[in-house]
Amino acid sequence: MIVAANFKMHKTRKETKEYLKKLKSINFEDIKVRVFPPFTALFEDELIGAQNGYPAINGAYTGEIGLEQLKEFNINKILIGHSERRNILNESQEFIAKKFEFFKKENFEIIYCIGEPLEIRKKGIKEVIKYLKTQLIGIDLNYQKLIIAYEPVWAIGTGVSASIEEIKETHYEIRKLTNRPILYGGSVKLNNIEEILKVENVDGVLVGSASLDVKTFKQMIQIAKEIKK
Ligand SMILES: O=C(CO)COP(=O)(O)O
Repeated sequence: MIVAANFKMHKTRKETKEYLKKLKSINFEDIKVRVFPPFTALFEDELIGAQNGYPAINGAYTGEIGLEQLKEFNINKILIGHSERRNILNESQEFIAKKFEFFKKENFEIIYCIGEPLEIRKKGIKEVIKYLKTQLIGIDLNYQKLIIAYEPVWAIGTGVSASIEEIKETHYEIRKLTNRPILYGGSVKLNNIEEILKVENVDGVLVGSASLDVKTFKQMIQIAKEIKK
């Protein structure tokens, strides 16, 4: 089981260090915990991964960071394809697949995000899967360090997570495509994490806003520990 925190554009370096210190006061047992802070808060730690990276070692890519910068902190985990990068930063599937290929070659653990907008969800599961498949073009679904994160766009940051039935049917369909772990993300909170983690084919969660409070995130890990899968 995997419990991952995506800080997005929250927290400073100092705050992230304090967070990690507090987080590590509990025993994770067999839960894989991951923390994705902003670039400026990266440092060497087995829990820490990058929210993004440019698919090059270094070069003339203003505003980006590449492999050289990530390696300085021994970062070997990365988020790719998050809907905020697809939609706000206009990342194309072609570019996302290029990033995937680059970081796969570098043997990174890749949390690869997919998720449909509300108008697609309204059309039903068949259309959802058709849409999700377009977000998997160019992605090696057998990559041994791949973790899929299913994050419906309409559930991210809205406080309204997908229903248990929606999570169940979608993860079931994604499972037909890959045997890699599948996380759910989108308004995962203390009051719904337990029922979400108990859903078949849910191998963990990717938590945004609720992960910002370390006490809450630690409680989420405790809940995950108690669920034997
Ligand atoms: O986008 C997310 C994690 O990557 C989910 O964010 P929220 O948990 O804030 O909805």
